[in-house]
Amino acid sequence: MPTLGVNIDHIATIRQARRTIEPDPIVAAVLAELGGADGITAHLREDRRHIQDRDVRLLRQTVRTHLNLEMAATDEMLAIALDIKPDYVTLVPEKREEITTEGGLDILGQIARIGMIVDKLQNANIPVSLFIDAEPAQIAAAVKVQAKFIELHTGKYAEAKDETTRHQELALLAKGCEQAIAAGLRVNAGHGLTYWNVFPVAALPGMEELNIGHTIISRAALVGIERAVREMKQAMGA
Ligand SMILES: CC(=O)[C@@H](O)[C@H](O)COP(=O)(O)O
Ligand SMILES: NCC(=O)COP(=O)(O)O
Repeated sequence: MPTLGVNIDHIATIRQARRTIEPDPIVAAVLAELGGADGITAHLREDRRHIQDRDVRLLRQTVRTHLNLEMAATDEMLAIALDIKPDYVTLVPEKREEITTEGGLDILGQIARIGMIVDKLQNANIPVSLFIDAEPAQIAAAVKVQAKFIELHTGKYAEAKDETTRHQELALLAKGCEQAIAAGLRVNAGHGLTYWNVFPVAALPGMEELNIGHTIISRAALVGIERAVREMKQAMGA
């Protein structure tokens, strides 16, 4: 069974809705670890819509498992990662106007830049994972730039509208996983995974870590609401 990296971005999304101090993703990370998270994932987006620089700095000091920093392949992010030294970095594509990450990284389309960033991070002992679609050419490009890991983008699988498409997408993930492992890469996966669709991906041979966020934070909000209301009644003196 793969390990679970809990992505805490959307705790920060709730905080940023009011630009206040709660809920704090640092506290969420501690609680996630108490719940059994094997790692903590945070995506420092260029537009800082959820996770902030302060969060990443504090997570580096407080995370007891491992910290996976997701970031765009930019000079600004490279400098931050070299300074903070997460346990590993996942390079992801970013578009300012997107609601969430829409596809995998096009390594082939920017091989010199990705290669340079992988080299600089790995020379500083920070292993790099590349968030890509399960496409043979992108997997080969990940090998070429000597990344240690790939993270297979499970968005298309998660969003499949019918069982046939879901099976096709799962088969592509399985093939990609096999190709990558045969080429010496370590394989993670994530994006859009839920309590209902995670099992077949977790069962793929050789899968090392699943990075999961939105569905866990969504569930946490719902399973916590009764207690939160009870505590407010107590605070009111009821
Ligand atoms: C790359 C990735 O899949 C995660 O970063 C996830 O998308 C959470 O961040 P967003 O919801 O901001 O895309
Ligand atoms: N890289 C995927 C990730 O960190 C979590 O994605 P999601 O579960 O929030 O869609």
